[in-house]
Amino acid sequence: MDEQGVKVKNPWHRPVVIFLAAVIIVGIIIMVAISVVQNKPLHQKYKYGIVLDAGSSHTSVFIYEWPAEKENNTGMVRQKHTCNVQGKGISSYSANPQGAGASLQECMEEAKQKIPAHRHPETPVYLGATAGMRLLRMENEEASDKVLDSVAHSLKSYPFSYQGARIISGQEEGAFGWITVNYLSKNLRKPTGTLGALDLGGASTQITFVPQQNIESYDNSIDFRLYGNDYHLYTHSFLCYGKDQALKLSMGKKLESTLKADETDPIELRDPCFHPGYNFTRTVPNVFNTPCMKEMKLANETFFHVGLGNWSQCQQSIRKVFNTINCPYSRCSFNGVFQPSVYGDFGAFSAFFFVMDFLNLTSDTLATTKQKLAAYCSTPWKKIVENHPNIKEKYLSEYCFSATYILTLLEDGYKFTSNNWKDIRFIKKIGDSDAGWTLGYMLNLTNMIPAEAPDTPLMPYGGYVTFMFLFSLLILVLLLLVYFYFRRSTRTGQKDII
Ligand SMILES: Nc1ccn([C@@H]2O[C@H](COP(=O)(O)OP(=O)(O)O)[C@@H](O)[C@H]2O)c(=O)n1
Ligand SMILES: [Ca+2]
Repeated sequence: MDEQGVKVKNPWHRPVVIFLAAVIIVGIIIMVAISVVQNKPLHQKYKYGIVLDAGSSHTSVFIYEWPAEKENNTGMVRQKHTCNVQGKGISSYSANPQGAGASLQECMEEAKQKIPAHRHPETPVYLGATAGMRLLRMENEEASDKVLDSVAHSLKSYPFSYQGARIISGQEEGAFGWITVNYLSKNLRKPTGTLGALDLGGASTQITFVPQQNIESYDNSIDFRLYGNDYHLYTHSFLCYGKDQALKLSMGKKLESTLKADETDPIELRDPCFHPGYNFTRTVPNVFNTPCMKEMKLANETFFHVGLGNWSQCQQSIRKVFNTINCPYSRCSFNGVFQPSVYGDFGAFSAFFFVMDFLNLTSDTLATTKQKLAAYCSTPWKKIVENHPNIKEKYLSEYCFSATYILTLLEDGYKFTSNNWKDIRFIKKIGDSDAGWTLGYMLNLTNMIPAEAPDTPLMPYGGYVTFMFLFSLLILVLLLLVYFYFRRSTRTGQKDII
């Protein structure tokens, strides 16, 4: 047989290979394209929720938004808008309840503008009132009911889904503040490392954290199961220990001792918590018009409120509003309230932030904070006014007291020390959203934090697409390598034969 005549059949004949390669490439492109389109979130749809924070000093309206299909994922809800209601808090309308509802008008109209009209009917609106209304309820329950009826009536007149207007408890206020800061800092999907919450209002203050010790009092303990993790929280709300009520308590005590010691007329209240040169005439009932104190007999007396500007004396006077004598537990903060040792990092927000931020005291050691504050308090009132011409004198005059109160509350009350002072972060916002109880309240009422962890995709969407693309590329490269390998060996085979 003639060997020259043998025809070797080449399985990798060129047109066939080109055709196959083209089919594979087109196949891969189609696969990637389909996976991209299939998994791409459809046009993002947002849902909305409105919470009104009816605080003792003022009311704020918070609008939240979140992508509709991701509502059970942590960190998806963000604050879209806030509106500050003009005027004082709703509890100040006790003599004119209609005014409370009417005061919400402007901000609720703004909410109508901010939220797309087709979403209005499904947008829940909640109003939670805090310590100002708790105090009004103690003083005059009928008046507090009328104020709540008035705001409820007003909120029902908007096209949203009205879900209620109520006075929330101190425990709720503390616990929802804790949920907010931990939701926003995305701590809730991790088993450890939560952030404690410190909230200072005008009429109450809250402390909430995961303690290391046993919680000895039932009232201070709250359990949550969130995203598959169990949390055992310590929380306490001190009614009358917000900064505005604490100022009244402290001035009330000073007035009492002044009146006992000195019956002269007019009375002069020499106050170390106000700047030297500060001198205002006040009335006694204006200090005692709160259920936080027993009224004094000299109801119509006026007095001169005179500043001394002495920080350490101011701190001494503030210590008198904390009762540290009786503690029926193994340890207490004050007023016989159980408190385990503070543990972990804390977010301190609301007036904790406003006051410390105004005085530039958010990032110093405890010793430096005290030094700076002492210098600030002893600055003459005239100079303080000159330095801050645009701030209302009432607010400006109270920063020395407020900051001294904050230090005393944190150190003597809650037992923070110079060692763990750095663990307190004075914060206003986390990301776009304000720290406060409102977000946690809404997440809870809309069931947006599931007890068990929701199923999550193996990898995030971007990672998935990249993976599909790189994996397809790898297959392509391998196919090409195989092709070239076979082509070479076929050629070599042909040569050998030749
Ligand atoms: N920019 C601001 C806003 C509020 N604040 C104070 O922060 C406190 C807020 O308390 P709040 O109205 O929420 O009262 P609570 O009902 O929480 O006790 C008040 O004492 C306000 O005067 C401030 O110091 N600076
Ligand atoms: Ca508040």
